[in-house]
Amino acid sequence: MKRSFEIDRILERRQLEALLRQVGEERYHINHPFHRLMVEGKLSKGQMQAWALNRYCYQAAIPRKDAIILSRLDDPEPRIAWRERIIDHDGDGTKPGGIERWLKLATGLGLNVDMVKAQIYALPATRFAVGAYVTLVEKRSLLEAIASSLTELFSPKVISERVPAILKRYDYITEDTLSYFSPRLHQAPRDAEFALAYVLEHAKTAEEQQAAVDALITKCDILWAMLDALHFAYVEPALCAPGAFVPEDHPR
Ligand SMILES: O=C(O)c1cc(C(=O)O)c2c(n1)C(=O)C(=O)c1cc(C(=O)O)[nH]c1-2
Repeated sequence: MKRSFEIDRILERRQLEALLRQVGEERYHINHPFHRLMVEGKLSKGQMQAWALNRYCYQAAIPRKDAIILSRLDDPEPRIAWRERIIDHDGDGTKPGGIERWLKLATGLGLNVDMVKAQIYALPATRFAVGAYVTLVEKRSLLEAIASSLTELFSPKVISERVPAILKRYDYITEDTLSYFSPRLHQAPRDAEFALAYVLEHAKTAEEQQAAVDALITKCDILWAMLDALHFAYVEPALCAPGAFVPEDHPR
């Protein structure tokens, strides 16, 4: 059986870019049933809390994985570009960064900040998925590490769908609570453009191109697995792992 996204000859840059974008079309978490329920206004407050609490683990890992990439870049020029990502998430000591804004989202949904930060109330599968992302960036080639960030090519679309839908359909959530997302709409395209140019420049052989595409597929799988875990624990069959966060409105 021919696998999907198989590369059997060297692709031109525009063909490789088209293939990477096709991975997103087919595999990005915008297509996940949990995201669909969210934008249709069908999640309960407890399910929204579970999403924010679990996704905090991802947010908290992003600057750590970017620090790994930074440590693997030989030249100052890409390091200067890449370090912006860490500042975006950690802040610079004077302005809040993305992690703090995510905590504002979580507390705006009624969660206790220490409970969110502890990460121990996240689902095991969430923690394993996030760990897999950090491990990928650490252990695979630099090209694969950078290619795995290319889901950011697609995040403006999911954010642009999510934010207005939440504001319209969940009356207890305010624009201020969702302020995490506004800067992402310009940060993500800037970051994705840099990463895409890097991948198109450095993936020269068919093997390297395949490795880059596969890294993006793996990253889509990681994001997908995180929503699968939420769906299983909080939507259907609503089976929470022992020790995980149980919202007040959980059916069991
Ligand atoms: O809201 C989203 O659905 C979404 C998705 C992604 C992504 O596609 O990985 C990121 C983000 N948000 C995000 O806020 C973020 O900072 C981010 C960093 C990265 C990355 O892989 O380096 N992805 C994402």
